[in-house]
Amino acid sequence: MKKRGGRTSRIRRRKLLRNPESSRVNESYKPEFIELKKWLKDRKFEDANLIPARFPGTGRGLMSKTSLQAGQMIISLPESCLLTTDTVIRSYLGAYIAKWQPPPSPLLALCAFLVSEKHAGNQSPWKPYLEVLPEAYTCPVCLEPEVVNLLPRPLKAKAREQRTHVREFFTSSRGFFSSLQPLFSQAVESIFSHSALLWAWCTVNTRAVYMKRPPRPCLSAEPDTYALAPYLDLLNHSPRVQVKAAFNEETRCYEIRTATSCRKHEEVFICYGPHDNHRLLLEYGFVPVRNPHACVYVSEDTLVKYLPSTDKQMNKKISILKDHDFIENLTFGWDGPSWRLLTALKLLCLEAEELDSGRKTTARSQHEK
Ligand SMILES: C[S@@+](CC[C@H](N)C(=O)[O-])C[C@H]1O[C@@H](n2cnc3c(N)ncnc32)[C@H](O)[C@@H]1O
Repeated sequence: MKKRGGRTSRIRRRKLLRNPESSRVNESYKPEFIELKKWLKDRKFEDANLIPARFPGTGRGLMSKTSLQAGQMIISLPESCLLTTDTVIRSYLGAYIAKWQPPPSPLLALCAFLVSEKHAGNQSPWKPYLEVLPEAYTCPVCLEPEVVNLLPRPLKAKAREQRTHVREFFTSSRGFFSSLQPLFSQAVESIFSHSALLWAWCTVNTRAVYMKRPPRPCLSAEPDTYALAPYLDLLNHSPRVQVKAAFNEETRCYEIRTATSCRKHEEVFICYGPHDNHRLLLEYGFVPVRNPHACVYVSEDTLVKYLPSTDKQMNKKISILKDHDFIENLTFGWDGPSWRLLTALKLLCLEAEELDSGRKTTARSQHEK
């Protein structure tokens, strides 16, 4: 094995610390990004501010070409580049969606389109976008059960719920997939497999931006809020930046303005929301360093374990908390226990005679919240 820590590697490490720019790798020369840029240019998008790059810690993302000032537009992606349910309904899938009863959900329409276009390979007009999408995801729903088993208990429970949810999504969508058979020479079961749907579900879940579409009779009444935004979806999350992001009805572009300045050749971040680490791992498959919203979840077992075992009212107190939806999402953040955790603890510590009025307090606090 090669000896590490010699003089040369020390000098290299020191240089890297002094000049973190050298640790970012420009990826714009890669064939997949050259193709994507051409594809975007054909749809009237040319980028002046950003370059695809790989960063230590956050992986693939976008780097600023020039310094960006607070309030500046960082990206403005025309509607023609967006993949929404409009795209799907206008496509060859539209007639099948219109025929299917009960109407498929917006999410199912998008997932079916992604799977079908990926299957089309070179024939797909979305190929340059599909080529830069991850092949696999790191959300707990994609992890082996033995790995999920190693997660903290409340997260483990949510990860299992998520797995069941996607399994049910797959099972309940099979009829719709069968109806698409006339479009394919291969058996639809081998195209719209569980793993293909899981990939599409994770693609939408981890990458789509929020864009509300009006309800349409050919789709179910579930909110239609997803838009896949090629290139823009290379922006990673930082809890420390602020951005304004929305579809602009006048310019017909999805626009992101930064409220946080960014130096030239730094990674440009957006904020996916004030999410704690559980939520980021569950929904996006990663945990950021130094998250100000990070917190520790306190489970029912932990609560009971550290309270007096002689309390005869414990079961009653727990059922009051359950009735008022106060047994989950009890957390400790950087600033100490959350309001929910304090309220639950107050109730659990009540003396028997105080319990009745405590029940009223919980109901009142919940009402006031
Ligand atoms: C919208 S995509 C961003 C681009 C993505 N990094 C890529 O290479 O395609 C969201 C995904 O990026 C990754 N990601 C976003 N922010 C991150 C961060 N701060 N640290 C590590 N991974 C991050 C996660 O895998 C997440 O699911």
